[in-house]
Amino acid sequence: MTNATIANEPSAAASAAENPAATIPALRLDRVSYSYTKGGKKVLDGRSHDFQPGMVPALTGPSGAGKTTLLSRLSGLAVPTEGRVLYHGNDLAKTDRYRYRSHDIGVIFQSFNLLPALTVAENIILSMDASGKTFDRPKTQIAKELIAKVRLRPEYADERILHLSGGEQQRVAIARALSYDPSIILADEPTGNLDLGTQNDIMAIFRSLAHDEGRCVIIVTHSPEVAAQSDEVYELAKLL
Ligand SMILES: Nc1ncnc2c1ncn2[C@@H]1O[C@H](COP(=O)(O)OP(=O)(O)OP(=O)(O)O)[C@@H](O)[C@H]1O
Repeated sequence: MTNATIANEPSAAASAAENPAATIPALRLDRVSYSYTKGGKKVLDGRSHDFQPGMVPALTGPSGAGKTTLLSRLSGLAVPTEGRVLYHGNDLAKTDRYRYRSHDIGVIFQSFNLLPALTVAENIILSMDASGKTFDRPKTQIAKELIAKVRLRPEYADERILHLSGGEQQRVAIARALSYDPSIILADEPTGNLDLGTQNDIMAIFRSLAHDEGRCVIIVTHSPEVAAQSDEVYELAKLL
């Protein structure tokens, strides 16, 4: 089975020529295979790929191709049955994956996974607390800055999640994922439940996080429109 990788034109800011750090992949797949049961059918078969900082790669492919399976290996939730996932050159199987997950990557889901009875600021601050990281500014101040970064008005800080629209909740989910300043964002169908205009707004935020701040923002998507707005399409074909 072939790996079909189609690179769109990356932005000038993201190009390796202008950004020397782009030569060191944020995440590298090194011949990654995965089977859910010992000796069972492989869902991933010998995948190798580099995900660069400053880029928005889209992970695409038909249902059952293994996109979510690959995302959980990239997130350090589980390790490959063969091969390695390297974070800035370090094998995740040999590193403290709890620390990696609580400091270095932020995860965003289609269903947002926010706590509905809490306010926007409380959801963001809870995530900062859970990370165990120390911060150089008051957490309430950082939460305000993140709310502005995802293009919500300041008064949203004290609004309960259950009063927000889907698009607003996804902005909060992005702010929460950014709360401990990870260098990698993993998003599983982040625009799946949103209308086209909101989808474009969310993609603009992702591009800014990558192109202006140097993060690697990996998006799983079924949407050709979303894939077209990414910097690179990494396509998984379903294994027979
Ligand atoms: N926990 C599990 N145990 C056994 N098989 C699993 C498990 N999770 C997924 N699979 C199988 O692995 C294959 C890939 O599933 P995965 O969810 O990664 O695909 P996907 O590309 O994300 O699909 P979709 O686009 O429908 O979400 C499927 O055949 C699925 O049935």
